[in-house]
Amino acid sequence: MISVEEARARILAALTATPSETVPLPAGWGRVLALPILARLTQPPADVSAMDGYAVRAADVTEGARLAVIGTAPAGHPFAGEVGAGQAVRIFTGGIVPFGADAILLQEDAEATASTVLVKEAARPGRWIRRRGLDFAEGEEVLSAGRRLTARDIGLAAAANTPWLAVHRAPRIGILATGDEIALPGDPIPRGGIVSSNAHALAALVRAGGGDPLILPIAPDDSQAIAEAARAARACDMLVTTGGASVGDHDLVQSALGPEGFALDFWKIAMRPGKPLIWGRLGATPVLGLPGNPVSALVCSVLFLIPALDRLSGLPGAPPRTIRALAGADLPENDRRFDHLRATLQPGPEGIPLAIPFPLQDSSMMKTLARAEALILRAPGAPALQTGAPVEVIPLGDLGL
Ligand SMILES: Nc1nc2c(c(=O)[nH]1)N[C@H]1C(S)=C(S)[C@@H](COP(=O)(O)OP(=O)(O)OC[C@H]3O[C@@H](n4cnc5c(N)ncnc54)[C@H](O)[C@@H]3O)O[C@H]1N2
Ligand code: MOO
Repeated sequence: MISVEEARARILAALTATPSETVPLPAGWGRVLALPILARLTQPPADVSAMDGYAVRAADVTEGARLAVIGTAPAGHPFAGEVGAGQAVRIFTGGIVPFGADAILLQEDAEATASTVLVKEAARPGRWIRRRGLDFAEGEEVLSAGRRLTARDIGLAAAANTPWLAVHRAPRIGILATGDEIALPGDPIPRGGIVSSNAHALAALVRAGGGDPLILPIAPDDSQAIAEAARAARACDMLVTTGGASVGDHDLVQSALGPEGFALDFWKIAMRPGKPLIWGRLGATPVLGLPGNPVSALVCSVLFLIPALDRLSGLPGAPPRTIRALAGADLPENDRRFDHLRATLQPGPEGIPLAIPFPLQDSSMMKTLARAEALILRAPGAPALQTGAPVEVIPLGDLGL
């Protein structure tokens, strides 16, 4: 058995980013930039007003002064002339500050007549003027390659006049559930069978991680069928299987893929739940063989599949973020497998959350997985802890799961 850290390192080391493709701006959300975005213009393009009011010479704007209004400068319609001594130009937010003016008099600080304006409050030079290039300058790198694009980044790219983005293709992930006993939701369930929850949970998780899931038909516990289904996934950036990872006579993933050219890197991690995880390669396609128990499959996905998706998407791939919490119950000494306890979070003392583990941690229990808000981390050999002791937890809400 290898450690969680080593397993993640080996998975990440075997993966490279998908090639880049060019997409229109709205399709770039959540993708990772393959090329930096350089501003194609300066923003703002000139000195502009930040307020509705009057473009003035600050020296003229003393309380009680009256200025002649000689024109208007709405946004998009610059005033062609120059503001001279004792003069003002009616201006609106975003309007270009006319030549000669060095401040904006707020309209709330002025009283207008048909052709003049009375100053009610003095102005300072530069007041309410957004300088040319305040936001960014032409040629400046506004977004770096390797960044996962947020809605705000899309806005910035648009402002920089970039209609297209070079982003890494969303990794295509084949999902293969195996087992004689499982049926897709809504299909007839064989005697003694169960519904396959893993494929759909994994597809949703792949989406949350920026990937493009492809749910393959369920393969029965039959080497031929598993091999055939896996062949269909060769065009994917990664194949994820669930079930058949353990040591039982019907746990066939490794033996079925062997004749197809499967090269195993490692099998079995010192962790709970999820010990019998398989990692290897089928030709060029990396294969992550998750255990069949639904909680094991999902916990392994948090620890390994999400970082793998990050790596395929163009990011380095990192362990899930952890936060400090306080044990919400006494915790026994841990054995040599890294444990991940499903827990709820409650507000605790001094803003530190209380992580309350579910009393039953069986790896088949979906309800507690769905209700869990965090996984309490228990390192191999961790000593017993009393309620209130500090613990590290992975908050699940962060991951969009
Ligand atoms: N003698 C041993 N038995 C087991 C060991 C072991 O070390 N020695 N490990 C246990 C652990 S830990 C795990 S985890 C499981 C993993 O088993 P497999 O990956 O081979 O999974 P299966 O046996 O196919 O199924 C396990 C369990 O999960 C259910 N399942 C399977 N697929 C799905 C699905 N798509 N959706 C929902 N549930 C699914 C399946 O019905 C089984 O109940 O092995 C232990 N055994
Ligand atoms: O590794 Mo298993 O996931 O404990 O049930």
